Amino acid sequence: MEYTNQTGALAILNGRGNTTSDETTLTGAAPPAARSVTPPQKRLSRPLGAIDIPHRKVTKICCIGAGYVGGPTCAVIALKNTHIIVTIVDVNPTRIAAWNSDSLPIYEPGLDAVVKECRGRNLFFSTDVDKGILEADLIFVSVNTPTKTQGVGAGYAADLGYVEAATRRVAEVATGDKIVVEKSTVPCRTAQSMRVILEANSRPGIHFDILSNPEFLAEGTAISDLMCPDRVLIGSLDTPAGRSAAASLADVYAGWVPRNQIITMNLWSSELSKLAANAMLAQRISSINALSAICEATGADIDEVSYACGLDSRIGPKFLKASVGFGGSCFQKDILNLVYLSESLHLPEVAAYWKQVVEFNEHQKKRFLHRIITCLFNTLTAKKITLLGFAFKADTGDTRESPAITLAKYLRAERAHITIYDPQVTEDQIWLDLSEPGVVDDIESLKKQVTICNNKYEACEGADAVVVCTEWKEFKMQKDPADTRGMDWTRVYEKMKKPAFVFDGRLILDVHRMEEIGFQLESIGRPGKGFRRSKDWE
Ligand SMILES: NC(=O)c1ccc[n+]([C@@H]2O[C@H](COP(=O)([O-])OP(=O)(O)OC[C@H]3O[C@@H](n4cnc5c(N)ncnc54)[C@H](O)[C@@H]3O)[C@@H](O)[C@H]2O)c1
Ligand SMILES: O=c1ccn([C@@H]2O[C@H](COP(=O)(O)OP(=O)(O)O[C@H]3O[C@H](CO)[C@@H](O)[C@H](O)[C@H]3O)[C@@H](O)[C@H]2O)c(=O)[nH]1
Repeated sequence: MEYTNQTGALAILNGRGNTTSDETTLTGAAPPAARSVTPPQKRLSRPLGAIDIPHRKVTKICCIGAGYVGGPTCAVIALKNTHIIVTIVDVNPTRIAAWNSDSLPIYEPGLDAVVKECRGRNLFFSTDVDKGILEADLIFVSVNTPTKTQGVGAGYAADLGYVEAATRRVAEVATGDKIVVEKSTVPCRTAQSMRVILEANSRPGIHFDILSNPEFLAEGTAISDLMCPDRVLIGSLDTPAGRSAAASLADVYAGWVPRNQIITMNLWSSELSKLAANAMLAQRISSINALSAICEATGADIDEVSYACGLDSRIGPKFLKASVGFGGSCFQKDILNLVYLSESLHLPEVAAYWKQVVEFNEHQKKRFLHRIITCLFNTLTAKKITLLGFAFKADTGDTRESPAITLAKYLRAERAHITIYDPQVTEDQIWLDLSEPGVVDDIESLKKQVTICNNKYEACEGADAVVVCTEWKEFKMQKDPADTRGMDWTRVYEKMKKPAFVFDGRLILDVHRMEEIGFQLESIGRPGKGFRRSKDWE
């Protein structure tokens, strides 16, 4: 069969999605990664972080795409490889201007220091995409791969238009051999499409090696994730040229990553591993969130259940924090991508399995809204509801797929007055997120219902309810009156309408301390006050 992506490029799969002759099977398993608990079953037959294969030394890198991945990743590469010139290029001049200024386009702890140290030394940001391509030995393609919004596969398939445009540019501009690295998260077998495009459009005699090198950094911890990755994954063809290109890239990472954490495998395994890792992480969150519903109905406490389960070394403690739902630009997009891939491969049961992870996430947000409505006497009309936090997680200004956006939209439909405070998200971004072309065009009517505040205490004044949407440290209860980083919830209580409701979508507030102040605290995964009274809880 042919699996058509929306750019028209074809990733050709045989009948059951098996590989064809030039693709080898996985030749082994990874060495123990930093977080792994189960030893690998097999060893890789390919050398790890290969150094014993003849290969070129990379001296100039170009990264196409100066976003959340391209920027931090290549800044760290420059920091750790002072002998390599790294140029990050982008078609967006505003973004490049910001990278070249004192106010970087993304908020990421530790990023400023890295950029300051390398910028102008061996790290450069430019809109001159062609020059970057022309001069580089190795090119990262780190452009966006959003979910398609129309046409075949709309709502599921990845829009590979940006990857294709960048690949075509490389083909047209390159005058010498290049290693082209897929850094973007892409459907399995995209490297094949890239190869066809490169070979069909390049000058005669030029050779391209294509590698898959998915990125696993999480926003908010990008710099520490890059500095100490669990693993660096490099996928290549199992040919002398492919292995040699992989060795060249491995050398770059070996500038700071131990060789035994740089793992190599076949291209398609590498591409799929990225989607698989995100799907499995998101699945854990949906699983714990599904259990949170049972907790709320039975009197169990989801944090205690997570703790008990996480102590089992086969399960582990990470990614078991119940919440109002996962957000971010990756989880939903990548799972839907996997769903589309499964359907394209005629695997409907597999598609349905993964789709449920996303569907439950939507349900979790609705459940939270229903709890707010029920507690607030079944009507939100004209009530002031304050959202604390708008970013999809703490320590980032990114709002992509933030649960706060969905909640704000639901609250608007209930005709509530919404006040929003977030320490990092800009006002413009919030208006952009809340206005939907074709649905909410009238920004003036939106502004009658929504207020954006730049002070967290003012945001809560006169509120009927405060909803914690993002787990920023500054929303946690202050340790003592001198603690200016936490929140003085007594001060908040005094200025709120009574009964004063707080809905904790991130499990950052202690029920006993909040009740001592006088709040009615309703947390995800914990029974509410109503339940506790009716079941003789205390
Ligand atoms: N954000 C994350 O935390 C994260 C982590 C791992 C992987 N990823 C994946 O990495 C990829 C990039 O994600 P991101 O969050 O950095 O996206 P982003 O939207 O922040 O950045 C992408 C950049 O690419 C630029 N671009 C697009 N087409 C271009 C072209 N033809 N030439 C030059 N520049 C071009 C855009 O202008 C944009 O600035 C995606 O596939 C994503 O799934 C993201
Ligand atoms: O126990 C948890 C952990 C996370 N979340 C939420 O899940 C979302 C995603 O969080 P996180 O995974 O930490 O951030 P991302 O930046 O989206 O990173 C994910 O997506 C990236 C893009 O593909 C990958 O590179 C990372 O490995 C993967 O963690 C956020 O809304 C979190 O609040 C929870 O609700 N509970």
